[in-house]
Amino acid sequence: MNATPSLIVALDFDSDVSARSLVNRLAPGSCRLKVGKELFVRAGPSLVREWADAGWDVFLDLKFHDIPNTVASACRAAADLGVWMVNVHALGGPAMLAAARAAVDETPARRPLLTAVTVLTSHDETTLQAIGLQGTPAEAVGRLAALATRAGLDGVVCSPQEAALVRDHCGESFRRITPGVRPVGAALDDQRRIKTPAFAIAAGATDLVVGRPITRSADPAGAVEMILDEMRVTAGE
Ligand SMILES: O=C(O)c1cc(=O)[nH]c(=O)n1[C@@H]1O[C@H](COP(=O)(O)O)[C@@H](O)[C@H]1O
Repeated sequence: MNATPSLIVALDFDSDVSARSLVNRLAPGSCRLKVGKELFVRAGPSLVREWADAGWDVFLDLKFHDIPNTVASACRAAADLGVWMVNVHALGGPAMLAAARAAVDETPARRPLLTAVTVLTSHDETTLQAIGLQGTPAEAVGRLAALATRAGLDGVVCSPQEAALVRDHCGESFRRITPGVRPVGAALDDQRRIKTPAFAIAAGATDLVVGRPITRSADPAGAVEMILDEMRVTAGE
């Protein structure tokens, strides 16, 4: 895939009022929106449907991880909202990934992209040891990305540090969605495996997920523009 990389704004808000107020300050078409667990539990599917109907590409980031039948049903429900992308945890295993794939493929109208989270960007090698996963984060990401490829998913969520590895092993058309992105000087917050927007693009990320550096900025639209500029310069546009 040689399409222009996209910027996805993570809307981790505790109310639809705050989320709407942020979205109203963004230029439509400049970025995509990500609705995660907090906002979804607070505001519900109607907000997601409203933004999708208004033309926003919405990444519904609920990271499903359960038995195959439950995940398939949840994916079907997510697809019915008209979202652009939905995700599951690759740790759910091959049968769960295959069930999710089949469910999303049944979507009658606009079929969302289906991606799998590999190793969370808040995890480092010590965390992996604590939960019993062998090897480095990069090795675990490689194994989980291979599972996602075999199940026919559209891409994975990984740290920018593993974007190149995923591209090399899974192919150019397999999407690399990278959270854990921080412009130079921004706070790390609870992230561990982070890199700059320029690094992520140079490493082959296809979509950058950025939350707090934008949502907590006094000028969110300006923060989006700065990140997009850095992405464009690195991509040589
Ligand atoms: O699936 C995700 O989007 C995700 C995966 C991951 O490994 N790490 C990660 O931070 N995320 C999400 O990406 C966003 C990052 O937000 P900030 O840390 O504020 O930029 C949050 O909404 C996370 O839920």
